Amino acid sequence: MSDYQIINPYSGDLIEEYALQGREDVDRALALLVEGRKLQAETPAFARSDILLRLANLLQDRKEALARLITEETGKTISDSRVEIERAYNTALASAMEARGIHGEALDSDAFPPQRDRVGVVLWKPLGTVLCITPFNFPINIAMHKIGPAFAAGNTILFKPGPQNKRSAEMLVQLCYEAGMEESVLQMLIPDIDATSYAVAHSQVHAVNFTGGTAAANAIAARAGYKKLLFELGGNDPLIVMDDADLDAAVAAAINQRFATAGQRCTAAKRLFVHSAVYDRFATKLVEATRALKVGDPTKDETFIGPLIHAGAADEVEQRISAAVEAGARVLAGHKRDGNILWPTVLENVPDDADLVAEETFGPVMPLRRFDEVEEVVSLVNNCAFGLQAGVFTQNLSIAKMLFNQLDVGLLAVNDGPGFRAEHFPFGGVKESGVGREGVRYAIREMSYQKSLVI
Ligand SMILES: NC(=O)c1ccc[n+]([C@@H]2O[C@H](COP(=O)([O-])OP(=O)(O)OC[C@H]3O[C@@H](n4cnc5c(N)ncnc54)[C@H](O)[C@@H]3O)[C@@H](O)[C@H]2O)c1
Ligand SMILES: O=CCS(=O)(=O)O
Repeated sequence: MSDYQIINPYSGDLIEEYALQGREDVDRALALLVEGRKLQAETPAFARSDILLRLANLLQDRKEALARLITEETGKTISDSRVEIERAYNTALASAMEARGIHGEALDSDAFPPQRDRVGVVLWKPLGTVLCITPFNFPINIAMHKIGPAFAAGNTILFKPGPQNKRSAEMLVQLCYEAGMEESVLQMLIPDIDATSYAVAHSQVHAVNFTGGTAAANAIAARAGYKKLLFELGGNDPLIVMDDADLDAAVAAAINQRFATAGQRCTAAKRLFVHSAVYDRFATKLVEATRALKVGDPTKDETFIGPLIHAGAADEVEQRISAAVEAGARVLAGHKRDGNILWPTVLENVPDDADLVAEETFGPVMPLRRFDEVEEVVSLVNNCAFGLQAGVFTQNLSIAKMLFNQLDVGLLAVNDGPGFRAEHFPFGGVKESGVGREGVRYAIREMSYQKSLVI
C-alpha cells in the first residue's frame, strides 16, 4: 500500500507509487550528516568549488533527461523545463564561484575606547546541517538554490523535495554524488508530514531553508524553535503599465511572466495595473497575443501552456474565476477547461476584494485593472499580505524612483515584469512573502554564522 502516487498532470497516468519515509529514516539520515560535518570541515573551499563546478557541467550534460522528468512530473512545458535547467546550471556555477570567495573582515578594537590594541578577524562559518524543503514548481533550480549555497558554505544537507518531484530530485542527488559530494554530506528524504515536522524540530538540524506556501511555513515556524529560518513564500506581484509604456514590450512581459509555467510561479505577474490612457490599446494587444498561445501537450516543443499540477489546483483557480465573474468581472479571453488544463484567461472589472486578486492565484489568469493615478496603485499593491516583486513599464525615471521607494517589495524591475530573476541577485520578499534572501552569495551568508577571533 503506497502513501503517495505520482500522477502525470497532463495524461493522468500513474508514474510511480511509493511509501513516504518515517521518523527512523530521519534519524538515520541525520546521524550520517553529523559524520559528514567533520568531512566538510576538512574539505577546503577550492575542493567544494570544484565539486560544484563538476555539478554545473553534469547539469548541462543531462539537461534533456532532467527537463523531461520535470515535464512528466509537473506538466511544465518542455521548453520551460529546459530553461529551468539552464538556470540551475547558472546557480551551480555561481555557487562554485562564490565558494572560493567567502571572506570576512578585520576590525581594529581601538576604533572606540578603551585602548586595547587588538585586532578582530571575523569569518563566516557553516551553521551545521540545513534542512532544505522545496516546492513542486521549479524542482531543480529551487533545489540548486538551496544545495549549492549550503554546500559552498560548508554545511551538510538534508534535502526534502515535493513528493511529486521524487524522480527529478533523485536524479539531481545522483548528479551531486557523481560530482563528488559524499552521501554523508547530502541526504534526500521524502517523509510524511509527521516525520518532516520531526526533522524540523530535530536537534541535529540547525536551519530550515524552505520554499513553498504560507500554511507549510506556519507549521515549520511553529516547530522550529530557535533555528535559523530562511523562507521564500508566496507572492501577488503587480505589473504596472504607465501611459508612456512600450506597449508591445509590456504585453510580451505580461504573457511570459503570467502564463508561463501555467501561472504557477511565485513571481508571476498576478495583477496587471494599466493606465487609463493606454488601457484599451493594451487590452486589445494582450487579448490577441493570449488567443495565439499554444495550449495542450507539455511534451511538445511549441506548447506554451500545459496543465496545472493537479485537479484540485485547477478547481481552485476555476472557482475563483467563476466567483469573480459572478461579482461583475468580464472575461476577455479564455475561461475554458479541459482536464487539468485551464486556457489562459484575461479578465477585467474584477472587484478588488475578490479572492482572484486579493489572494495568491496560482494559475494562468490575468486580471486587468485600470488606473488614473499611480498613487492608487501603490496603495492597492501595499494593501496586501504579500510583498515579493514588482514590475513597471515606463520611460519616466521619477515614477520608477517613486515606486522603488514606496512599494513594499524585495525587487522592482523597470521595463520588465515582476518575474525578473538572475540567480546571483538577492531574491526574496517582505511581509508574508518570506524571511531572508536567496541568490547565491546572500544564501551562503544566510546559511553561515559570523565567528570572531581576537588577537
Ligand atoms: N518565493 C519563492 O521563491 C517561491 C518559489 C516557488 C514557489 N513558492 C510558493 O510555493 C507555493 C506552491 O508550492 P507548493 O504547492 O509545493 O507549496 P507547499 O507549501 O504545499 O509545499 C512546499 C514543500 O513543503 C512541504 N510541506 C508541506 N507541508 C509541510 C509541513 N507542514 N511541514 C513541512 N513541510 C511541509 C511539501 O511537501 C513541499 O516539499 C506557492 O505559494 C508559491 O508562491 C515560492
Ligand atoms: O516560483 C518561483 C521561482 S523563480 O522562478 O522565481 O526562481
